[in-house]
Amino acid sequence: MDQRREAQANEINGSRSNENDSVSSKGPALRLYPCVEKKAEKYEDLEEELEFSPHLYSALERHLPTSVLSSSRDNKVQYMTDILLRYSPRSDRSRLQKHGEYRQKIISNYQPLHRVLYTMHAADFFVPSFIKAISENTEESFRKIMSEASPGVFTFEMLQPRFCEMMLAEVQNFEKWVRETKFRIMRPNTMNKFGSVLDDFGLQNMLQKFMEDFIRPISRVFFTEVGGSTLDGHHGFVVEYGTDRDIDLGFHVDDAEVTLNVCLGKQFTGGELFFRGVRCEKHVNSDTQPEEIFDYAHIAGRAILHCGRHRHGARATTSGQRINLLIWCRRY
Ligand SMILES: O=C(O)CCC(=O)C(=O)O
Ligand SMILES: [Fe+2]
Repeated sequence: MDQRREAQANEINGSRSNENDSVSSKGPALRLYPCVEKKAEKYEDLEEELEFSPHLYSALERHLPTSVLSSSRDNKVQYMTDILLRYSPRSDRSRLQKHGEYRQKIISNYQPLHRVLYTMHAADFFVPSFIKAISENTEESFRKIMSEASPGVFTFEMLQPRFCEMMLAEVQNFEKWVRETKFRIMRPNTMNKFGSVLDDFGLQNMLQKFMEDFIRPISRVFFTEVGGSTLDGHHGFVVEYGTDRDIDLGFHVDDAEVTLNVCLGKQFTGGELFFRGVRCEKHVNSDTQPEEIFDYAHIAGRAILHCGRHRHGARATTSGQRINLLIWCRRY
């Protein structure tokens, strides 16, 4: 279900680092540059993991900007996949089939650490105040536990500390398996080099229920303009920041109607989110008004919920390690 849309975070101004970069200072992210003659790299050995034919990568390579062309093969793959995904039709069947096979390969080999995470146990996952609000299911009950810190950005206590601990351990266990088996995994989206897609190692059904029963009811009330009541798919992943991981996240919009972001821990400094208002696709680069500026410091267990088109990014995590659970909620 969630694979009909690609995992793309759309960078604004082609910038990864600064919300203040002006449009004129950067070229569009997808611009292709003709390049100096260089023997094309081979990609056949990666066929199993590539989203598209290895020949397509070899053929496209000579159009890469020089800076990308001289970078690692992994980096070139990531860059070209990003471009190809943007131009390929959403219903690209072979890609879907390949992704299904990729997922199946992981699921049939990876041994989960905490099986309890793989089915929804609301009372163990969520704090009581959140469960109460969801069961009452009214705007009033939601407003009681949620703070609308800036228009369209809601924060609230959501996850039990024990759930956060178990999810962190599960992710760590999965990553250990990836290292030991040298399995090449796909990262959560085009802007992250670290992090894992939870749906890819068995958490898809639990997270779909999470979305349907615990995010959609809130979205029905607060995100009507993006079809909050009819959300029907998701992309669930964790992002990982620290000095030896991704450091920050550039200014972007999510490929989602509604985004849930919950910090799982651990100890860290920095990593604040910055929000800069909602824009339609055409005006995504337009200036920010002072009242649209909102910064948010993550707290473990606390959720932040916003429209996917709400422009945002994350500042550098300056020490420690920050791991966040993201559920990009979608309407197909
Ligand atoms: O690092 C964060 O908390 C933000 C992550 C984010 O915006 C995303 O993955 O889309
Ligand atoms: Fe985002």
